[in-house]
Amino acid sequence: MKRIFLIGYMGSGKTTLGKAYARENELAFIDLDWYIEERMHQSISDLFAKQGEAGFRELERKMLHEAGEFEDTVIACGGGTPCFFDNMEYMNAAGDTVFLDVHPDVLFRRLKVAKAKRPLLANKTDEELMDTIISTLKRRLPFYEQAHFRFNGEKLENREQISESVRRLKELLS
Ligand SMILES: Nc1ncnc2c1ncn2[C@@H]1O[C@H](COP(=O)(O)OP(=O)(O)O)[C@@H](O)[C@H]1O
Ligand SMILES: O=C(O)C1=C[C@@H](OP(=O)(O)O)[C@@H](O)[C@H](O)C1
Ligand SMILES: [Mg+2]
Repeated sequence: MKRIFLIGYMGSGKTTLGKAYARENELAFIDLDWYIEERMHQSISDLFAKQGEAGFRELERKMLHEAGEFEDTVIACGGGTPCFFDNMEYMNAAGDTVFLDVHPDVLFRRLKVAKAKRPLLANKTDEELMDTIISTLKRRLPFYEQAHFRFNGEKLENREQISESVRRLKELLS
């Protein structure tokens, strides 16, 4: 039985790598944000707007426990998932955990064009975005660093890089 949890900051590549890794290795794939959106029939942005971050985190915890029941599955978490409640301990006990480590400059470049659907970043100027990345990453690192494995997620910009990252991740987990 295999269960792999991918964690890391927004834009670190959890969704991209998780989906590609699962496909290559004949595992099921669950993106926790997508799972929540389907279960609740609402977007992550709407859930944040209606329930506030605290409400979202409660829901996210519940959905993590649902998704964590599946076997032979890759689960791409949200960036905040490991940083609330005992979620990190839960994941470490339920499967392999991998921290996708990406430099803030790379996160900035990726998130600058992909911030709209992320309620914690959506309305920020470039300067605010960079400040947010640096300050929240610092707060979150102690959680991310509890993962069993650390993986450099900087090379995910095209199909070749994604395949190469899938291969490297397989090697790391074997
Ligand atoms: N098909 C793709 N082609 C090129 N770059 C991509 C592609 N998919 C994702 N990326 C890059 O990887 C980044 C990580 O995105 P994502 O997987 O959504 O991260 P996370 O789920 O950790 O927030 C994207 O912002 C983008 O820069
Ligand atoms: O870092 C965070 O707190 C969040 C990350 C998002 O997921 P991604 O990391 O896949 O963007 C999503 O769960 C929500 O917008 C909150
Ligand atoms: Mg994602």
